[in-house]
Amino acid sequence: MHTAEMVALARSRWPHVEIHCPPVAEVVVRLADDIAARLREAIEARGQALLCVSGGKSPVALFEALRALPLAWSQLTVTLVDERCVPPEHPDSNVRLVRAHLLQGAAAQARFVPWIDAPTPLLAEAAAQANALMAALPVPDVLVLGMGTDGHTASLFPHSPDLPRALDLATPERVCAVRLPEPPPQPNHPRLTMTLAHILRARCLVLPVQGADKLAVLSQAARDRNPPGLDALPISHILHQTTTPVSLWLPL
Ligand SMILES: O=C1O[C@H](COP(=O)(O)O)[C@@H](O)[C@H](O)[C@H]1O
Repeated sequence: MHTAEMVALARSRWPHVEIHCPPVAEVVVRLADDIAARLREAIEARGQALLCVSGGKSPVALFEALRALPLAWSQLTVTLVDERCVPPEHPDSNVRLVRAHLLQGAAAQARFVPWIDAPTPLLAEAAAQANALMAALPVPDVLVLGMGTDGHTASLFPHSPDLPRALDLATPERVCAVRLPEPPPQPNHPRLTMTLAHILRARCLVLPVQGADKLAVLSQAARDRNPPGLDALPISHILHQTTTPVSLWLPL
């Protein structure tokens, strides 16, 4: 599917979603500017802001563009949307990713709340710790999501035995332990994910999607029934809902 077709489908299926279609070469800069503007507004309104970020490969360029922008970094708290249950120095750790690519230069003044700091983390304990950490933070001002080619977002993986619990809007949990489905996605580590209930408390969700394989998955999500059931692609639970503003970035 071409991006223009996906944009038309997204506009008809998700009229409540704000859709941005910058040229591919400009998407990182435009998205970083947009996030920085939202964070500045939050700081102006409340004296502080909370930014929650996803892991994976896609956010690296975004982090590097964002960290170079003028922001009152010392008034910003940064935390995660999901994490792999590995020590913080592990190459697959999202803590490591954020420290290496976002919290550099002026951005190092931001307060960072990593979910895992133990050298040999245990999944249930790490989830309990992350829950307590998130309970002590305010509502996220900007929450940056990603999407995998299996339709997962955050670490809400299709067919995980923990998906029903993580999607339960009545759960008091902010973070949930996630065992991976079979066959396991890579990297093959159990995860921690922000629950859907807590993701939807954010003031704004930002979702960049790029690449033919991901567009095909997104078009499948657009065809999922509404409201989505437990068998829907996890990303459908973000895009079909109408209570939390979503900003979808589909570069042309
Ligand atoms: O495993 C993950 O994958 C998704 C997408 O990652 P990407 O490498 O395709 O950008 C990411 O959003 C999620 O946070 C992460 O755990």
